[in-house]
Amino acid sequence: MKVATGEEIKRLDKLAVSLGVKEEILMENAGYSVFSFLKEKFGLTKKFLIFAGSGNNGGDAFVVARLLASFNASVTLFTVSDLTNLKESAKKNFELLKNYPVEILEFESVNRVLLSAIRETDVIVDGIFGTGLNRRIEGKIAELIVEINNSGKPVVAIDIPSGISANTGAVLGVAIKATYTITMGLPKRGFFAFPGCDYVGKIIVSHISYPPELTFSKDISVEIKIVEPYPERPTNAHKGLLGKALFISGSSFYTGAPYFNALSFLKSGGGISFLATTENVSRIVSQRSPEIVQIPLKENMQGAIAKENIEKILEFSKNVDIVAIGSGLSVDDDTEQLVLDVVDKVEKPLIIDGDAITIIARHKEVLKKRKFDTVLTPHMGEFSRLTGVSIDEIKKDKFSALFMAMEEIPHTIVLKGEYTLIGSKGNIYINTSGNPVLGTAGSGDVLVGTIASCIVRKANTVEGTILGAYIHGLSGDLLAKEFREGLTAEDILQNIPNAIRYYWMHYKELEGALYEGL
Ligand SMILES: NC(=O)C1=CN([C@@H]2O[C@H](COP(=O)(O)OP(=O)(O)OC[C@H]3O[C@@H](n4cnc5c(N)ncnc54)[C@H](O)[C@@H]3O)[C@@H](O)[C@H]2O)[C@@H](O)CC1
Ligand SMILES: [K+]
Repeated sequence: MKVATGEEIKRLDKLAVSLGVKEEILMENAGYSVFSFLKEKFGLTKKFLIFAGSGNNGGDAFVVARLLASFNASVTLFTVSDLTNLKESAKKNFELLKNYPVEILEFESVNRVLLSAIRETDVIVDGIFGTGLNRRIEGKIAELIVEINNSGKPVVAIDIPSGISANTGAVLGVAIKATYTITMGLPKRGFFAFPGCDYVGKIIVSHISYPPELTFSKDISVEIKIVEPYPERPTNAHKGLLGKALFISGSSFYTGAPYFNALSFLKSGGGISFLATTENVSRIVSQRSPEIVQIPLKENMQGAIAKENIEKILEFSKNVDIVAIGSGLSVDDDTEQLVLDVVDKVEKPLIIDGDAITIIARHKEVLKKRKFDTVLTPHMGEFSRLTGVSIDEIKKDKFSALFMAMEEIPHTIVLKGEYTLIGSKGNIYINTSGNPVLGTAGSGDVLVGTIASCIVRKANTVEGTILGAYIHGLSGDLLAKEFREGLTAEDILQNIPNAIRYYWMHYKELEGALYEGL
């Protein structure tokens, strides 16, 4: 499903109108979708308290009020801010509403009338601001929002929780903490970025009868994409057929990363995992997992892979289907040489992670020159090094930061975090699996191996990356159903086969499932 900015959705609304789907129809559909949700979720015997602003978000709210009242439901509606400049459709709906049994009040301040209305209601509907929010919310409207948030009542937001930026997820002053958001046309980018993602609650999408060419608009370059699983194992499956990967990772301080890299490749469907690491690390990893084929290498004074191994590694890379470098590696001079040579000379799909990103960030010309499929998997800090943009700036609008990075770096970039973003060829794919369980040491190392196997088994770098990121997050989601704390990268790794089984059974429903949760 495509994910839009406020401007894109306004453009789609206009296009729909130009195709004859008048604004009034769109508004009726928007209101109707919220009404149907309220009816189904809460029933029409409940008390509804609706807040309507002076824009078209308020217009939607008038429709909701009318439809509820037409069933004799108990409805109180507060108009928020001055309605003298209502736009045409909103104005018509406001006038129409006056013929229905709805208590219409003006919001003046957080006074006794308001507090008692909030206390007595069962459900609150937020139609204060939508995509038209263009500045910080202050004064009495800010106070109103705080009061709604403190009420403990379920809040259904129309289109966007008021106060959340549709594009970035920023809170403009203060914002409604919604239990549900019924969003119009398409979901908005801000729902998938922090802190907006904590305000939307469950997302329900209404296409408000857009013609499909708008819903699936090619001009919108951000989307949630659930890809097909890789093909089943062939009957004559043997390890060579299922893909060979070479992991160049680990140093004396990081013995977990190479283990997680190499074993997660096997756990997620890869055939043979080769691990190029120092002799010491190799000994430790082989005791933990004899399934991994070791390529023990000479170690330098810093406990990293010594540079005299470079030729051997490059030579070995010719035998595999994919190479990954960087997890728990090091950033010393030998490692720098190793990373530069691998990025420059390995003619296979390459995943660049961890320290290798830190190194290559200082030598972007090598990265730009690279002609073979490449996936970088930075966390926020590494992404900041890679782009030269501060973490604070990236957090303000991670979508724009990733679009900018893609202009400079012509490869697939996986920006890890809550809702990992996968940028490739000017498009961004939002990964919707995952939860805070995944924020644990070694989790990123498991991601590298999982992406590697999915790339090889799907024979497609971008789709493999999308699939690998989803499976990794799903492993954490399935664990989070049973456990709240205490999960480690080992747990995520061991649960990957379960995540794969789940994905294979349910992937067709997953895009829709996002909107009701797993
Ligand atoms: N345009 C269309 O065709 C459709 C729009 N729809 C609804 O319309 C919404 C967008 O409507 P609008 O563009 O009218 O915008 P909004 O309804 O979001 O509100 C804009 C109004 O709020 C004021 N405002 C903005 N920020 C403020 C702040 N911080 N403090 C106080 N006042 C502030 C603006 O001056 C303007 O009067 C969507 O979110 C959606 O709910 C739907 O009805 C579907 C069709
Ligand atoms: K709203």
